[in-house]
Amino acid sequence: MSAPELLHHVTSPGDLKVLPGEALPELAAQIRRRLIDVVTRTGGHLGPNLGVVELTIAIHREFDAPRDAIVWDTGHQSYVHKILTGRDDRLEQLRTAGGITGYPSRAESSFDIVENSHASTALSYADGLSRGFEMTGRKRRVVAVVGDGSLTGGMAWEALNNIGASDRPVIVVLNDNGRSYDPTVGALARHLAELRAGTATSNLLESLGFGYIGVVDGHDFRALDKALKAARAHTGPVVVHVVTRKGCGYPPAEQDEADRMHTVSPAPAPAAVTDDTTCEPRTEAWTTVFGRELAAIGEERADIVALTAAMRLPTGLGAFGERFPHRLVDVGIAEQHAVTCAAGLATSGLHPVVAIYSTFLGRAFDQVLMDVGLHRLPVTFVLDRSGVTGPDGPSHHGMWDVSMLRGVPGIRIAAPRDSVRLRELLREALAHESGPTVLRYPKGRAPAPICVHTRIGTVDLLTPHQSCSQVLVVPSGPLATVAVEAARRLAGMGVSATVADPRWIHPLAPELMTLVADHQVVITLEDNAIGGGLGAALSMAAHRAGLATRVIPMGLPVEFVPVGERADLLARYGLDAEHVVDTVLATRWRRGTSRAAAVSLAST
Ligand SMILES: Cc1ncc(C[n+]2csc(CCOP(=O)(O)OP(=O)(O)O)c2C)c(N)n1
Ligand SMILES: CC(=O)[C@@H](O)[C@H](O)COP(=O)(O)O
Ligand SMILES: [Mg+2]
Repeated sequence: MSAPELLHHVTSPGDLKVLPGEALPELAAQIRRRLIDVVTRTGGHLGPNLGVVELTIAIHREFDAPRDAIVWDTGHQSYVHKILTGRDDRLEQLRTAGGITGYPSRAESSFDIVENSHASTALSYADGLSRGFEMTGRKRRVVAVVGDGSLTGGMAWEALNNIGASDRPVIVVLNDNGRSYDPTVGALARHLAELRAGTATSNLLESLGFGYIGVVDGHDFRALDKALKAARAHTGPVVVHVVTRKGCGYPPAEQDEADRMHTVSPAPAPAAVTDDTTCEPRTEAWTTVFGRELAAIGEERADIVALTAAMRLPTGLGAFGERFPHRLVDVGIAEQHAVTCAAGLATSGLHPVVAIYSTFLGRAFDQVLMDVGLHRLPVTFVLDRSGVTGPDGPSHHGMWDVSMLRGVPGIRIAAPRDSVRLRELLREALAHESGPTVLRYPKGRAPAPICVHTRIGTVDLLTPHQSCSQVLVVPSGPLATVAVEAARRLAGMGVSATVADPRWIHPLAPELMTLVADHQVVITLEDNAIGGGLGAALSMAAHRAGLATRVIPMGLPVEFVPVGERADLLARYGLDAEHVVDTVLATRWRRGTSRAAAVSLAST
């Protein structure tokens, strides 16, 4: 078989097993070329996948998936696994609506098990799977591939503690490239470095009851083959400590000091040639605005401390960390610890800022509720990637934070509509010292600023409040842009609508409730699951106040939202001006006004 065809003829692990060992380096080279060619166009986790080409080939040659369960921790490094299990022909549709996802997907393949892209879960799955196989008398192995970064998560150690006490055949492949995004932090990172250097005086993993095979060169097929055969023959749980290079084989990734091209953005679409010179000015990313403002506040206030869970740069803490290295705490992928550490910092008299992706805060809800909320501590949570994110799919949309956090007594939640409000609300949050505060904003660029027409208490009216207006639109955060556009369209139809941006979406301001009482219909817009969010809160408040106002919440469904472009998904769930206008007209129509009459009324 000529070398160029090799990759096309490997569509299953069975095809892989019959290849002669001397063909493997060429196969690896072809897979690497494929990854670089495609992922630099589609966007995705290029660095992590380039680091596991040989390792993934070796695992699928030694073990018998799907009979043996192979679990990928976080799953962002599973593109090679997908190529080797028959999905290379769909790689161009990586991380797109209707394409293949950037993580394992049970719907795509029986070789895939864990769809959740939250780190540090693989070993708990491995413990459960191996217990289940043992309890049901099935002789199936479990292979869990876990990164050194994911091993800094607490769940991983809870699982190691359980697996290590058993004699079950769990093979833990520790993919040690020394990094999360940044170099991995903490005593564990130091211990792994000593193991890699051969200077360790003890072995933490062996003392946990595991066999230990290492250190193995993760790019050497012979070494991998020998180590994995030994692991397969081992009785009881065993760790294979493999050393790999994130970004291996692609110099721009290998030389990327920031994060070894952990995630690359999609190549920009060719700019459409238009004569339109009035295109919108490019605004800044939410993350950039936050990072710059926090660094400025850090100059003014020595009590501000920032915390990250291994995502210093992705959450915008680069500038703050450069200016105040001793006031930036990176705890590793350990969100629960980050929150309660922040509680400790607040108890010591400081004001911590926990910068974290919305979806990852879910892991630390108990810590927010009981370690911060119960003690009414001044901790500010800045939730990036709130709402629909897009290419990362269901386990990355930040669509539960409002519903989850509204249950914390004493918490205050803000949703800036643009960069001006982000800076303003960050300062307001940091000035609040009698309990936790939250800011949430989505992935990507902030919209063009929308000026306030009138401020009533903490509420911004974005349109003139006309006494005759029957409709009030209450958007959360950047959906204010949608609300203002809908109001503009409704005005053109003779329907007057007021847009009120609460800025602080929890608790509801009394001034907002007064506005609700003044209107017949209230539409709330939120980039959050509709259950337990802004709309639910406002509906309940209107009901409890005995108001006749009709409240219509519009938001994301209580479902797992798929992969897709943010704008497409928002429109799919009705969070665009067209759907808001239709909802208003339909509402007038349902109140006994015929649709035709409503339209004719609207057209007057
Ligand atoms: C709970 C959680 N926190 C943060 C992240 C974001 N994240 C994705 S991959 C990654 C680094 C993972 O490092 P490692 O496990 O060493 O894998 P590598 O990328 O080095 O292969 C982080 C922090 C996540 N997916 N889940
Ligand atoms: C796998 C993971 O959790 C992160 O790498 C995530 O994919 C980053 O998301 P952004 O690309 O939105 O920063
Ligand atoms: Mg790593």
